[in-house]
Amino acid sequence: MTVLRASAVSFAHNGRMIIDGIDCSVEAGSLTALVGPNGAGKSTLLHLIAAVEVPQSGAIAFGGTDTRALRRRDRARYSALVEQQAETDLDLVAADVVLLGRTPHIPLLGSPGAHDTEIARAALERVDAGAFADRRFHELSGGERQRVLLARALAQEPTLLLADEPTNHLDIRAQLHTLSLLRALADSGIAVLAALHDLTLAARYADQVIVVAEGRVVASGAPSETLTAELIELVYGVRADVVTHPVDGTPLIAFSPLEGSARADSAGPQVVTTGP
Ligand SMILES: Nc1ncnc2c1ncn2[C@@H]1O[C@H](COP(=O)(O)OP(=O)(O)OP(=O)(O)O)[C@@H](O)[C@H]1O
Repeated sequence: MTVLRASAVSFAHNGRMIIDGIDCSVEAGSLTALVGPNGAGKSTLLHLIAAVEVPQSGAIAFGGTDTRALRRRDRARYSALVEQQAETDLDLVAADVVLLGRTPHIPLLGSPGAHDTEIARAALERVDAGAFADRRFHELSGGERQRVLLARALAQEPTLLLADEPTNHLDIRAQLHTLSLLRALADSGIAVLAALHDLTLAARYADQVIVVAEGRVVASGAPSETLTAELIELVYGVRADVVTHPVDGTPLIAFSPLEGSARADSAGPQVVTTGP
């Protein structure tokens, strides 16, 4: 089932085209990686889908219904966005930040019940952040806040989860944990669209990759079809060797140093000596 369909979506800011006629779709039960260089338009596309920004033309549909026909509350029940920049002005403990994710499910003027508290607690556990439940959100590290915000999105129980660089700030173990979690959410039926910079991790975890450059989709499809050396050079201006992962067959990408960089010019690895 198609959970999200964007058709000919365009968005300009101060007369400059940022999203230029994008068509894309995301299926239930799949993890889609949105990749592309800095400034390509990934965050803006996620903002348009989440209705943080409004496209000047084109249409965005959730489950076949144009989002303009949905009430704000219904949109919030359907999709959740985990932003790239973690807000720091929330003067709440982590557990209460996660509970905010229940807002679209609580009747207007109502307050969260035991069921909501239990969902929020389970969401914190799911991102491996149960230990921070009682800590003030603004006192957490960037990576800890990132996980709490993912838990808030999970507490929303969305059909479509949008995540803008969800592995930003995370150490490698936490990155793998987050991507495994996104994979598990997709396997449980949720449609996940995540902007990611690490192409090898995108290839390893995603079913589909959408490559964006200068506000347009330049390729989309399975990782092995999209993340080719030719496309990486075209889009990023970087040479890469793409080999097949020996275990799961996904593309494994080794980048060549940029020409003219100290590393590219050197005859081999530099020897670093420490101590006496
Ligand atoms: N509020 C804004 N005002 C002006 N320009 C903006 C605004 N938001 C985004 N842009 C511009 O739109 C373009 C796309 O930005 P966007 O943040 O969507 O890219 P991105 O692919 O997410 O980049 P990154 O990988 O660096 O996060 C950039 O050139 C950016 O400067």
